[in-house]
Amino acid sequence: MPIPKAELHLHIEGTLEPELAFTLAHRNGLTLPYTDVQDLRRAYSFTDLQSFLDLYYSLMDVLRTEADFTDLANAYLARAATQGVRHAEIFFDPQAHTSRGLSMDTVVNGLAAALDTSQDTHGISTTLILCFLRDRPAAEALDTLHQARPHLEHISAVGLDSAEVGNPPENFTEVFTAARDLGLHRVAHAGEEGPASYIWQALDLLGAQRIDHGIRCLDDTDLVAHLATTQIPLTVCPLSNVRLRAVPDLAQHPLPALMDAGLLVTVNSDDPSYFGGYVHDNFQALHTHLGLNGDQLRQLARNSFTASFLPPRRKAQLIAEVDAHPHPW
Ligand code: HPA
Ligand SMILES: [Zn+2]
Repeated sequence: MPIPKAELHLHIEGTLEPELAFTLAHRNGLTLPYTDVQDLRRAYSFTDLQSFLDLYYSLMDVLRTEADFTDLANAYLARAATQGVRHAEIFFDPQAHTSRGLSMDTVVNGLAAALDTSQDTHGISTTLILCFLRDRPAAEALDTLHQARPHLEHISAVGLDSAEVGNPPENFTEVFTAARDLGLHRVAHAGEEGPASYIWQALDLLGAQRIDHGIRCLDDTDLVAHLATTQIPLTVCPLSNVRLRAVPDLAQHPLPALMDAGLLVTVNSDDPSYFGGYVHDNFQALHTHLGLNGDQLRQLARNSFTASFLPPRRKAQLIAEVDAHPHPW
């Protein structure tokens, strides 16, 4: 079994495998514009974040009912268990569904049905992170937070995702303040394609407690020093960065530089169905292509629990399980 780990950067809609997309399309009486699974997989070739988002948003149209969201989450959790995942803080994009006429209840109740049984069925504790789409208006984000209020027992944090460049964190200051006032944690995608200044904004204006991606911090030495001092975690997604061409190839990925700078780095899968691997596949790729050794991979596994929103005692238990793991990773 792979080393125990937490997954902190995972979009549940990005776990929609082609096979399940066809199953759900059939169940809902829809016809996909692809002849079969292989034909759909051939479309998984991206030039940047937007080229991925176009397919990501269009394919999620097969998600129509509570049962569809339950099946999606159950499929992810079953797969994550085989990758050593013991705790998952799972992003979802409600506006991508409410804008198609689905209700917040359909989305959250469907996901929650799978999450509620996950500890017993898969040995994975779970929580949801509600992401606001940064390429839609801030007022819509506020309305989305309002719609989510009856569901806060399943939601521990808010996040910010979708097309980054031109949609800076500062636009979402009000909704992040409102989320903090509701007792929610805050995270934000920043510095994936966007500049280091967006990371500063996420920290200073949104009160982000983790930065999702964050690889562009290396353009700003003051920011690197700040992240090292504060130990604000980065949820880095190596296979995603290569597929979306944020970095040219794995061998040139900045993850070792981020670790060497003393940052609290974690490894995550982002949208594993689209990017060619689940979280342990990312660990394995770091060994194969960047030469990370067992000590480094074990540190990344420990970091994943340290960076989570779990209570301190649970973090300590899971870190002890990492240390007791009989294999290097
Ligand atoms: O990698 C991503 N970046 C931004 N938004 C996203 N939404 C799903 N995946 C991503
Ligand atoms: Zn992401």
